[in-house]
Amino acid sequence: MTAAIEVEDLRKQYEGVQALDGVSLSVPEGSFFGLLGPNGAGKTTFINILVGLVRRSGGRAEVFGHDVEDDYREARDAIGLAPQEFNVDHFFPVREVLEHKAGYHGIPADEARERADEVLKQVGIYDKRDTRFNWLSGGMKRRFMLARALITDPDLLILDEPTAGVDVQLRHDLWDLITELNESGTTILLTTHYIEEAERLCDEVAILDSGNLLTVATPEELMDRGPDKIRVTLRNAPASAPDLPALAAGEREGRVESVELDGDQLVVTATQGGLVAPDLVRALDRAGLEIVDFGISRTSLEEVFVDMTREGGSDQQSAETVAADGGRGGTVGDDGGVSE
Ligand SMILES: Nc1ncnc2c1ncn2[C@@H]1O[C@H](COP(=O)(O)OP(=O)(O)OP(=O)(O)O)[C@@H](O)[C@H]1O
Repeated sequence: MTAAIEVEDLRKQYEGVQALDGVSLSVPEGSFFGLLGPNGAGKTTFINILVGLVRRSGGRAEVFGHDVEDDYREARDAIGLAPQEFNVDHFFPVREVLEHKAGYHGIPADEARERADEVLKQVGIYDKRDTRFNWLSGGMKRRFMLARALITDPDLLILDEPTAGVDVQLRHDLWDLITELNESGTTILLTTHYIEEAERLCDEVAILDSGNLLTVATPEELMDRGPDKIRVTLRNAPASAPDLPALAAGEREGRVESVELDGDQLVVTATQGGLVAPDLVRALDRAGLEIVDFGISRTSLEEVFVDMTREGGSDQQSAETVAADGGRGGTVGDDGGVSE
């Protein structure tokens, strides 16, 4: 099966900044794929290359088998993009903005009107169809961005921080809508700073840092890499952490990182804590210690993410470099962006 996105050794160099430094990855058709990374990691650059707003410096990038530059039209028509920035024409009613967008992608006028109404209903702002974008509330603007991305009924929906700054209720509405789209076959590429959002929604996530791909894995696999905490409350806890020989195997395998006593609570830090728990219960039983309460808290994806990206410091590339490129010479794309 052709991948929805296939990139190989993808590179982008802005003046003095290596925004993407040889990224290779494949996003399977139909998946819900998260692209995570700290500020400045290269996520938006990656997306902008796919939609033709930024010209790659090297490597290969294909969308459903179409090269994003050589077969720009085919690749671009397959993508619906909801960008981070509100780059919307402020002077027209939002339904007209959608009709223009549909027209740009070759959808005939009568069909465009129908489609515009449909997507406005889908995102829940049909009653605002004659309102200008500027007059929408922040949450409605986010909904509109999604409607605009959906106007062409895309096979690949790219969402660059779709829930930035929206309230909890709307965030949940957007999740439901995006999940439904994915279940009906649309491939989703999501960037988000809400790691918990990626943990909940994505089948797979890629972690980028300073233009480099650190890993691609399922959220489950990533969480397995971080240490879990097993907390056992003991009756008549000893004064110091007990010696538990039955845990020695876990310690030898490097699975158990530490065993500490905190008041009447024994805290065992271990990777894949669920596998260590039976040994721990046996060890406590042998030591004659009675368990009052027992719980395992898994590392969150957020903790693993912070740990993996802590050293990189993606924003090391200076703000001045960006400012220096403020002119962004090039041709204006249909999303109001610029190709370089
Ligand atoms: N037009 C440009 N000219 C020069 N440098 C740029 C330009 N656009 C982005 N950069 C730099 O490239 C790097 C990657 O930026 P990019 O916007 O792709 O990161 P990001 O992961 O999307 O960040 P964020 O999470 O903050 O949106 C950063 O160091 C950024 O300053």
